Amino acid sequence: MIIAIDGPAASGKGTLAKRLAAHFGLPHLDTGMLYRGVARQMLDEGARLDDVDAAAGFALSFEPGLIDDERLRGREMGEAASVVAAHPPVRAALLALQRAFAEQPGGAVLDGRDIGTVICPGADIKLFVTATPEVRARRRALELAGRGEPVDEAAILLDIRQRDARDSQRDAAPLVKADDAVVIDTSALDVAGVVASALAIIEGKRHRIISSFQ
Ligand SMILES: Nc1ncnc2c1ncn2[C@@H]1O[C@H](COP(=O)(O)OP(=O)(O)O)[C@@H](O)[C@H]1O
Ligand SMILES: Nc1ccn([C@@H]2O[C@H](COP(=O)(O)OP(=O)(O)O)[C@@H](O)[C@H]2O)c(=O)n1
Repeated sequence: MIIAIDGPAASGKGTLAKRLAAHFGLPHLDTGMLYRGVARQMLDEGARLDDVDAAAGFALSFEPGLIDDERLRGREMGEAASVVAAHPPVRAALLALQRAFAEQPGGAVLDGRDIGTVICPGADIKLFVTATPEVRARRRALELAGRGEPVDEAAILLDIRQRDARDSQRDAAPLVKADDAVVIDTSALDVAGVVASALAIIEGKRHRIISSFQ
């Protein structure tokens, strides 16, 4: 079973993806870490984030082991990732790796922005996880504070709004709900509530598939 989870920054898609992966015993890929990893290499090498050729070069030689780096989760890297992710050659270079992960025997859970639309258009389950910008900014502020990063919630809200706009308005694989994705608005749900909603959606879909064969 392939589960595709998309949504805007700090909506809770990664948390849900991890829980569903544990529940179903599936491997999980947080695809945002790929773009964060490319952005980090660019910054480390002193490359400009708008240098498309340099970004494509780093994406083409991307080592999956690079994503196991806690420093990628910082606020600055999320912003930088959103800039490099808008370059079509970067997305093209990272496509095969993501598809191969999704298509391993037994399936996988992937979360990002374009999983249901571009990476796994045939996914068995597609969820679009969202929440209001204010709720997302609060959650990200708590997360960053927990990691010891300085927190300015108003600045985080501004980042989130700018990143929503950049990710939704770009030409290459914009953040958009797939036609056949089910929306989960997590604004008023705790993590357990989000997981329960997702499991109900998945069971409902499986039930419909089984019924259609009877
Ligand atoms: N339903 C929820 N209620 C409260 N906090 C949540 C919820 N879902 C996720 N979080 C917290 O919000 C932050 C962002 O969640 P995360 O799953 O990393 O979002 P995303 O992957 O969409 O960026 C994390 O600190 C996470 O623990
Ligand atoms: N499948 C994906 C995943 C992330 N991204 C980009 O990478 C950035 C960082 O993604 P992320 O998922 O790590 O960010 P958060 O939602 O965790 O804040 C996003 O703002 C997108 O621009 C993407 O374009 N496509």
